[in-house]
Amino acid sequence: MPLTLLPLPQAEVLLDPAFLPPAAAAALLAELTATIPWRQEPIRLFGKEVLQPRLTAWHGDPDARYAYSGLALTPQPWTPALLHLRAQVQAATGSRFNSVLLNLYRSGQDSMGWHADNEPELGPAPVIASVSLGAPRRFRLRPRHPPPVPPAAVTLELASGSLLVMRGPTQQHWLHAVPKTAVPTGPRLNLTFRLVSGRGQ
Ligand SMILES: O=C(O)CCC(=O)C(=O)O
Ligand SMILES: [Fe+2]
Repeated sequence: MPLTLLPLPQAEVLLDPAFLPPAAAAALLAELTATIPWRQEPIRLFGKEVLQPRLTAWHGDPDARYAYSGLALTPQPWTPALLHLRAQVQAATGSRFNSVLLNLYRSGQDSMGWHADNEPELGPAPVIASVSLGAPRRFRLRPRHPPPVPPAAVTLELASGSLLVMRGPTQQHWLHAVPKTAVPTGPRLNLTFRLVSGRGQ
């Protein structure tokens, strides 16, 4: 299926709900869940150290260093499975990526709070390509600047094998989140491909 542009103001968000066939998505979920060196990273929240409510990993080119919520992340090397997926994502988007952030939401209690992917290393109008595997979860988008201009918030259901692309002015004007859900939910793995430039590059 092709990527389709969603009708959001001041944003370029595209979705292909069936980028990977279900069997390929299930096989990739099993492989990555078993082979990626998952970590639960501490973050500073209102001056306190807490653990992130999900597992993460960061893979990419050696010079694709990245500061995220106060963490300096040096990437792990690419694996064959990640390189294969990157090639598919680059072909579908026409964009180049040198790293990927992986998030494993172990259950509906794991989540990601409201944020924009607007770190300086990503540049002013980053292209973020996000592949989802496993249990479908709600992905919410809302305008960053109050007063909220309608639509106040948009909810997408990101299915296994879907590809979501955020580019252009999206990170300047919108925030996104993956909220917790009380509905019993299996694991979901999300990969966001990014092009980061190290300091001084
Ligand atoms: O899990 C998702 O769909 C979103 C992940 C995300 O926003 C991020 O890694 O910055
Ligand atoms: Fe994000």
